[in-house]
Amino acid sequence: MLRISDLHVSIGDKEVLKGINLEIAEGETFILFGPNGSGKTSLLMTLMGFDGYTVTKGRIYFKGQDITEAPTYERARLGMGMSFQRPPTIHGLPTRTLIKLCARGREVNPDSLAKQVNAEQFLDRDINDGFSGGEIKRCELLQLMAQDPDFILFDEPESGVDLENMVLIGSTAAKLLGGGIEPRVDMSIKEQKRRRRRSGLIITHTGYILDYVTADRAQVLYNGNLCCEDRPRTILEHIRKYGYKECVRCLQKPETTLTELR
Ligand SMILES: Nc1ncnc2c1ncn2[C@@H]1O[C@H](COP(=O)(O)OP(=O)(O)OP(=O)(O)O)[C@@H](O)[C@H]1O
Repeated sequence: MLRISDLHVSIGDKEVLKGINLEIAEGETFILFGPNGSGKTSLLMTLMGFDGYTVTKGRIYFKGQDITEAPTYERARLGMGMSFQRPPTIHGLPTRTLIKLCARGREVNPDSLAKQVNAEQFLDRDINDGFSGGEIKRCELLQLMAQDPDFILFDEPESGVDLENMVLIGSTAAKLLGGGIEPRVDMSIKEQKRRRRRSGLIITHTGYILDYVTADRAQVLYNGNLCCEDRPRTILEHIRKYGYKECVRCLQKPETTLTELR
């Protein structure tokens, strides 16, 4: 679904991504960990084609198509969608209008979609205007539900969210990634993966989202480089125990998993 080859990205004079190689297959959910300022958000913003993120080398392919130079609306049209860490407030744009725009001509019922994420009260307010942290995240999910993308980028879906809202946000994210099918506990991981038709890339610091989505693989982004590939929970436990300092060792042996390093 997504293939990134030797991607180098700069913001102004600063190189923030230094040769990223990554493939995410159809139906696969990939988790991205990394310390503050390591380039995680920059990677997602570059994948969506936002201004200010200059690709100086490398290519991005989506569904087999080279999208490195494609504008953001073209990437969205091809099926990419993103939930932002800190989405902007847009005065004069009611949420209901944006939901219809996200649907790109498909018939959607904003009221019934909003009901699913307990966001009916925001439909007639300007987008994110005075919304709390949890309300912003619910509104982001609402836009994704209307857009119905094949590949979803989540930038810290749990940031600013209380535990009660986390259940709603986590299960909605899982449902979105599952193409509308909520994963059941009695389903094997293999069966859940087979049923999923959408792919995802999720940035998380806390790992709370792993209680809800079935994630397949994870890596750490450290100082603009990807390293430490392993199972998401293995990496999370390792970070909790040792912090990110051992990522430097992984970077020196990029093909090695954390399990093998220990
Ligand atoms: N507009 C900008 N101008 C200058 N530097 C920037 C800009 N945006 C990001 N950076 C820098 O790029 C680096 C990577 O930032 P990025 O937001 O991608 O990190 P991150 O891994 O997502 O961090 P966090 O976990 O704190 O969200 C940081 O050093 C940041 O200060």
